[in-house]
Amino acid sequence: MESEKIRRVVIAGGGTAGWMTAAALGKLIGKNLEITLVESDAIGTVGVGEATIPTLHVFHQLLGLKESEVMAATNATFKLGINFENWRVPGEDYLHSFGFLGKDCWACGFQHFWLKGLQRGIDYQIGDYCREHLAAREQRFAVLPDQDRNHAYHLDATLYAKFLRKFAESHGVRRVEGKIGNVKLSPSNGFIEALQLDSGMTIEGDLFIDCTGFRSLLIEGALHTGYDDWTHWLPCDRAMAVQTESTGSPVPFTRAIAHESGWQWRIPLQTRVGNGLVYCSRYLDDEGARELLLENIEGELLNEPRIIPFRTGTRRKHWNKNCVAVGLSSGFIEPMESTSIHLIQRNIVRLMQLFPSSGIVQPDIDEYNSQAMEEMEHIRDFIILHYHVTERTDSKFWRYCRSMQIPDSLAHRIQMFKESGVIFKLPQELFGESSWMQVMFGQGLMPQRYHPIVDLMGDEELATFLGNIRRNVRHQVENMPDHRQFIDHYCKSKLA
Ligand SMILES: Cc1cc2nc3c(=O)[nH]c(=O)nc-3n(C[C@H](O)[C@H](O)[C@H](O)COP(=O)(O)OP(=O)(O)OC[C@H]3O[C@@H](n4cnc5c(N)ncnc54)[C@H](O)[C@@H]3O)c2cc1C
Repeated sequence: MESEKIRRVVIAGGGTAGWMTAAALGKLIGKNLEITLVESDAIGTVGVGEATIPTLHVFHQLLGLKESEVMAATNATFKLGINFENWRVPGEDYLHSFGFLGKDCWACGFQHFWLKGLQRGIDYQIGDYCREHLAAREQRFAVLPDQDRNHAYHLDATLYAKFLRKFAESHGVRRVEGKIGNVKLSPSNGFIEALQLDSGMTIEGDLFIDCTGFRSLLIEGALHTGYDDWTHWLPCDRAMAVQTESTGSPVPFTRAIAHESGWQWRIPLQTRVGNGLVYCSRYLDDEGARELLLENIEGELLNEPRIIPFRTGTRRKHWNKNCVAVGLSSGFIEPMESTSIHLIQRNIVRLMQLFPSSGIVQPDIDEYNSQAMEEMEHIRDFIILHYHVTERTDSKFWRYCRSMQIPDSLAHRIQMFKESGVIFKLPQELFGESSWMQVMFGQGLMPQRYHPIVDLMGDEELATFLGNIRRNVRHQVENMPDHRQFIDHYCKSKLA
C-alpha cells in the first residue's frame, strides 16, 4: 500500500455530495491541503434530495453555519417527521416523527407502558406521548431553548449546493468547470493519478473523492469496485420528479403516500413543493407513472416530470485504493426515510476521522469500509420493514413485498418485537427505538405481551404516569406558534 503524504485532494462532482465534502474538508482540515473540485455544468446534478433528517444539524454545527441563514438561503421549511399514508392498508396513515416517545425506565422501553395502558382502556395514540409528533399533526413549530435538535429541514437541493459552494470557495477550495473524459491510473499500483478533462486539462491528485453521482466515474468506471444489488429487497427502481407551486401553508413533515406499485413524496418548501413517485418498473411503466403522479399533485407544474432510474444497493467498498466514494456513487437506498444526505455526512466525517494525512494504509481503509457497510445495512433493514410488514394485498407489487425473503437481521428484530415487544439499537445505528416503534406499530405489528416489570406499577399509578406525559406534551405544543408564522419570523426565504 502507498504511504506517501496526502496533500492534493481532488473532488470529482459538484452535487450535494461534492459541495458538502468540499465545505467540510475546506473548513475543517483544509489548511495543509490543496483541494480542487471538478464539476460539469453540462451534465448538472440529480436535482432531488430535499428532505433531510436531524443529524444535518451536527454537520452545520461543525461548519459553524447558522440555521436561520442556511434555511433562508435554501427556501427551507422545518421537518418533524414523515407521514406514511396507505402503507399498512389504503386509507390509514401514521407519522414517524423525530421525537422521543414517552419515557423509558431502566428495564424496558415506553412501548411496554403504552401497551399495558391500552389493555386497561387508556386508548391514546402512541404519538400523543411525543412533542414532535403532536406538533407535526397540529402544524406548529418552535425552536425551544432546552430542545434536543429533533427537527430537520426540507430544502432546495440546488440552492443548498450553491450555498455550500460559496462557503467552500471562501475556505480555499478551487473549482474547475469541465467534463471528466478519462481517469488516469498508475501502471504500478492501480491508484488514480489524475483526471483528464475534455478541455485537455489534467488534474493530478493524491486522494480522489468520487462525487460523480450514479455515474460513479472513479470508484466504478476506473476502479471496478463492484456493487451489491439490493433490488430483491427494495424492488423500486425508478423515480419521476416534478416541482409544483405551493397551494397552502407548508406542513412541517414530508408526506410519503403509498400507491399500488410504489409511493409518492411531497416535500413542502417555502415557495414550492417537490413531488415525486418512486415505482417499480416490473409493475408500472413510465407512462402509467406519469399519469399517476400528475393525478396526485396539487398546484401548477413548475417543470416537466423527469425520470430518474436507480438501482438500490451499495458499492462493495466505499474506499478503494486512493478513491473514496461519497454520495450516490457509493450506493443508494431509496429516499423513503431521507437517509442519503445523512450517509454523505457520515462518509465525510468518517473520512476526516481516518484522514490519511501521512499516507494511505489498509487498516484505515478496512475500518472505513466496515463502518460504512454496517450503517448502510441498518438503514436498508429499516426501509425494508415499511414494505414488508403490510396488510396490503391489492396489487402484485404489495403481494411481492409481503412474501419476499428479508435479511436475517431484520427478521430477528421483527420476531423479537412480535414476541416480547423488545426493540434495541446498536451503537453505530441511525434509527433509535422511537423510530422502530412508530414504524412497527404504524405498519401493524403488535407484540404478544408487554414487559412484566410494568406490572410493578399499579393501574392508577400507570394512568397518572401516562396522563402526565400526555398533558406535558400537549402543554408544550399549545405554546408553539404556527409553522408558517415561525418560518416567516425566523428564516423567511429570499424567494418568498
Ligand atoms: C429520486 C430520488 C430522491 C431522493 N430524495 C432524497 C431525499 O429526500 N433526501 C436525501 O437525503 N436524499 C435523497 N436522494 C439522494 C440525494 O439526491 C443525493 O444523495 C444527493 O443529491 C447527492 O447526489 P450526488 O452529489 O452524489 O450526485 P449528483 O447530484 O448527481 O452530482 C453529481 C456531480 O458529478 C458531476 N459529474 C458527473 N459526471 C461528470 C463528468 N464526466 N465530468 C465532470 N463532472 C461530472 C455532475 O455534474 C454533478 O456535479 C434522492 C435521490 C433520488 C434518486
